[in-house]
Amino acid sequence: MSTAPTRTPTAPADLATAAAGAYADGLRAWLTARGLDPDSPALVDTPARVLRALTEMTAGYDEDPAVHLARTFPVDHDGGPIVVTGVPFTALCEHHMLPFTGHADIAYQPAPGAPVAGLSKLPRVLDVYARRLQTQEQLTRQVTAALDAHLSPLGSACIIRSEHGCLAHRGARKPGSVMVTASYTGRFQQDPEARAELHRLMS
Ligand SMILES: Nc1nc2c(ncn2[C@@H]2O[C@H](COP(=O)(O)OP(=O)(O)OP(=O)(O)O)[C@@H](O)[C@H]2O)c(=O)[nH]1
Ligand SMILES: [Zn+2]
Repeated sequence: MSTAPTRTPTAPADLATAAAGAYADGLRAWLTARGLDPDSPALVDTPARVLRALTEMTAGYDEDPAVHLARTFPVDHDGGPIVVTGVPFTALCEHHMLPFTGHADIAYQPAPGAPVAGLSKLPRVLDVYARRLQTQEQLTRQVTAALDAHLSPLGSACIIRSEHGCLAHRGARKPGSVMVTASYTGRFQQDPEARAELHRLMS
């Protein structure tokens, strides 16, 4: 799978303008149908606020992971796995547009002597994809696909644990349930011992 395409940037200013129009009208209509007064002092700014929040939480569509992973450094290393654990994120599920929140463990194994990415770039790549409408499976896979596409490592891995608002607070209403997804490529996919070593490093 290739990395998901980054869409043509939609300037936040354009969305802010739209917030004064049809999209906000839709939210006002929903508030009215719910029996609320959209012109009350408490709610009059709410439609625009909701749209600003959604725009902010989907800003990853305007970002390209290649930009972050283009910056590499010559580092004296022996070619072992490079791991960052417990990286927090929040995404919106594409089914309900409710947040799912959790942590990712991200790893890649550069070829011996190959340039490496800066530490901060792994969380940045996670956020490029987390700040979109997502499923957890897709988010997990997009992180490893981006590392593979832009760093050409011997293997990459991403393990995500998160709680989904749509499962916790509505519908089945199961707060505390944790979804776990994993994506392995290269040697971490092919070699059980390499994967076991990775899990030891992550624990
Ligand atoms: N596999 C997967 N499912 C997700 C994710 N986020 C939300 N979902 C699920 O998406 C499904 C949507 O199911 P639908 O039956 O179309 O929607 P719904 O009637 O709101 O479903 P309930 O949540 O069961 O009330 C639900 O089962 C959610 O739990 C995700 O990241 N991955
Ligand atoms: Zn959902």
